[in-house]
Amino acid sequence: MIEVEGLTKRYGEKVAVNGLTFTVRPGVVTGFLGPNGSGKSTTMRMVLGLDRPSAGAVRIDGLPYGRLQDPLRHVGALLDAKALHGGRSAFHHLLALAQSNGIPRSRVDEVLDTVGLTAVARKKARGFSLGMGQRLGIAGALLGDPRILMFDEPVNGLDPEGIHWIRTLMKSLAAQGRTVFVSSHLMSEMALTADHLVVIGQGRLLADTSMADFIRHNARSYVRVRSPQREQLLDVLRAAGTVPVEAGGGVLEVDGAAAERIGELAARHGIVLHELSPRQASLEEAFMRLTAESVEYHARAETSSGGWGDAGGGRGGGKVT
Ligand SMILES: Nc1ncnc2c1ncn2[C@@H]1O[C@H](COP(=O)(O)OP(=O)(O)OP(=O)(O)O)[C@@H](O)[C@H]1O
Repeated sequence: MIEVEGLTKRYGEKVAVNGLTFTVRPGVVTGFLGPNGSGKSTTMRMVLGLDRPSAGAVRIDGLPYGRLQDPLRHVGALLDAKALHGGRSAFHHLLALAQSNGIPRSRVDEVLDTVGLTAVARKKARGFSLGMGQRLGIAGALLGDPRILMFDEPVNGLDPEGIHWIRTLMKSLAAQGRTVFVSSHLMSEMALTADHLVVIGQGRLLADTSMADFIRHNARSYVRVRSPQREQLLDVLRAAGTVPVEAGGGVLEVDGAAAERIGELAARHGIVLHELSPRQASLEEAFMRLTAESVEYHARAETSSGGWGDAGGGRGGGKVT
């Protein structure tokens, strides 16, 4: 479990992380989302003790990172796949990590096998493709067989096969009861991988909720309907208490009723339908809506009060959680 409490990081005037409090629990994949520059990497660096918080604290299984014995056995992380010694082979890179953390040499071969790099284990890392570098970074994270794993943008630049592999790996690590915390810009990918979401904007918590609740609260689901008897259909839908919206091209978008009910209403009134299709809200829409709202709100707050104020994060958090 990762517990983040009142975490704040200032770089001079810039507040990169602003009073974040959340818990990342074991057994599920938790996605960490936020627009560019919202403080995700800074937060992850503080979890790993690479940056010192200006205020607040992080505990990993109850302890600050600095008090963990053999930290790689507790938490493994991929923060920057390029952060390795290019002149070393994959094997020697991992061996050096293992030796400095009291991890047996046999584990190096195991993780190389897990990430599919056995055949190139003796090749120098500087010749690796982006995907091979990501796999090597993940091998390093898995080396100590830790209960907690953190990945910052693990699928960046990967091909579809690599993306699929990482998705499956994360799900299986969570299914083994581990804590998996992963940031990504790829919403469609996150929608397939994460069960829970922590969303931040401008360093503040905007949402800490299940994937399903996040989408339900922040995006619109509706039914697309087309009919040659449009006016008649509009009357029937309005009389039934639904809210049809004209979307152009003869299409109505109907909130407040399932496709089945709309179809039954149309049949009862002898109305012909040419289209009846439910549209599910996507994570991307929900994310854009939540983060756009927070930016808009912050812009207004700044104009009126000259500062960000406390209400920005609270408003977003209250909407969702
Ligand atoms: N060492 C630093 N010195 C000054 N400012 C910094 C430093 N590190 C980060 N920042 C600033 O803090 C903010 C948060 O950056 P961070 O990299 O954590 O965001 P992020 O959410 O990971 O962004 P991205 O999605 O683009 O990677 C940004 O405005 C960034 O410019």
